[in-house]
Amino acid sequence: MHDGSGRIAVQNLTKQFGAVTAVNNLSFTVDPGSVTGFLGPNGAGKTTTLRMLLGLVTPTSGAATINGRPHSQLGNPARVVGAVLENEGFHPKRTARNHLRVYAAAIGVPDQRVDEMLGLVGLAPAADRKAGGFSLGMRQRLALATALLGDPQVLVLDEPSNGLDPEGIAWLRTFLRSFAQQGRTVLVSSHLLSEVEQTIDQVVIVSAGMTRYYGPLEQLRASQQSRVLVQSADANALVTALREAGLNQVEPTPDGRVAVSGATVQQIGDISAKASIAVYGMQEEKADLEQLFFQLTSPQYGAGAPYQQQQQQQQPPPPPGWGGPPQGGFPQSGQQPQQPYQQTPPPGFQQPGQQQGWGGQQ
Ligand SMILES: Nc1ncnc2c1ncn2[C@@H]1O[C@H](COP(=O)(O)OP(=O)(O)OP(=O)(O)O)[C@@H](O)[C@H]1O
Repeated sequence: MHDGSGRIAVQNLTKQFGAVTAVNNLSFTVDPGSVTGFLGPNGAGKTTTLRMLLGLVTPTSGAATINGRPHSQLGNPARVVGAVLENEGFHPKRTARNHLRVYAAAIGVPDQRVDEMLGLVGLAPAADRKAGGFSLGMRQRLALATALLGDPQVLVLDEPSNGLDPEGIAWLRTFLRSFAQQGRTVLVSSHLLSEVEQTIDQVVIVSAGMTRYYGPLEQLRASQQSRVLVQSADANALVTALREAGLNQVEPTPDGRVAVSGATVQQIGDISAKASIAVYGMQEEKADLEQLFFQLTSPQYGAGAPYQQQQQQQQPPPPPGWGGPPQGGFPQSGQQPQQPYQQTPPPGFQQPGQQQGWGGQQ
């Protein structure tokens, strides 16, 4: 039997569909009591990974386990893991209640739980309507009710906010947090960090099938460095003065200002006053998390990406993960975000692969 831990473990997981490497040596763990966001752009390999975890796709190599076991060895899996996957198929002529009753019978759960779950996901008023007439959001709610029927210890959700209205998204957020607070495990995929940012504790960011960041969301947040943009009478003299004062992250910007990281407005003001350089304005700028996410994942689609398939690390960066802001730095105002990988990637990163093609078979 399984170990009952509620832990999800993905170890060196790889899936090849013909010439396409959908998932490339991916490793991470999700512990009970937390909500982990599984994030990456379209085609990053999220769904394939979740399908391997749920026993729906066979890995080419590596392992994905829940409670220390592959899905096929979980005994009564619906009692261990509930899943909401994309494009969930419901019999169009069957009502929501009947759909859940059929499923409840199959996993040995009393009918009473069907109505409880319909109420929980807000579908009680539509319980006797046919699923074929449901909106996307209603289908998501029905899929969640189905996943919860077996009172599982672990929830795996693939893009669950798709189609949900703002109220539904807020409800889902609260629900997932309280589910995790009961000591259960939640893994939720999304291609939008902003969509899950308020829900998750830990984040696994993937791009081109590989881990780009794995660790606490707080740490990713803390890694965002702010910078100060200084408008002065003499940018070159200011750069020299700041560097001489021991600041090493000082760069002139194309618009004639000086960008300074790792120093406060007050420190910069004091140094420029001491060097008798007039300062006309300072602006503090904070890189936002969404932009950082974009920078971490954009090489997947960067045509002619600046570096391609250099040596690949065999292990993913271990938590707590990543230790600094993107190498490409902050985008200049009015410019496109820079590719973060134009220079040597920070330690702990896996290299992104070349953009992968379409097609192939399972
Ligand atoms: N059955 C399959 N046969 C061939 N290629 C596949 C198959 N399933 C997935 N792929 C390919 O594997 C890669 C990863 O796809 P996957 O659906 O796992 O990504 P994703 O991160 O879930 O993307 P999205 O956010 O768009 O759902 C893509 O290049 C996709 O075309």
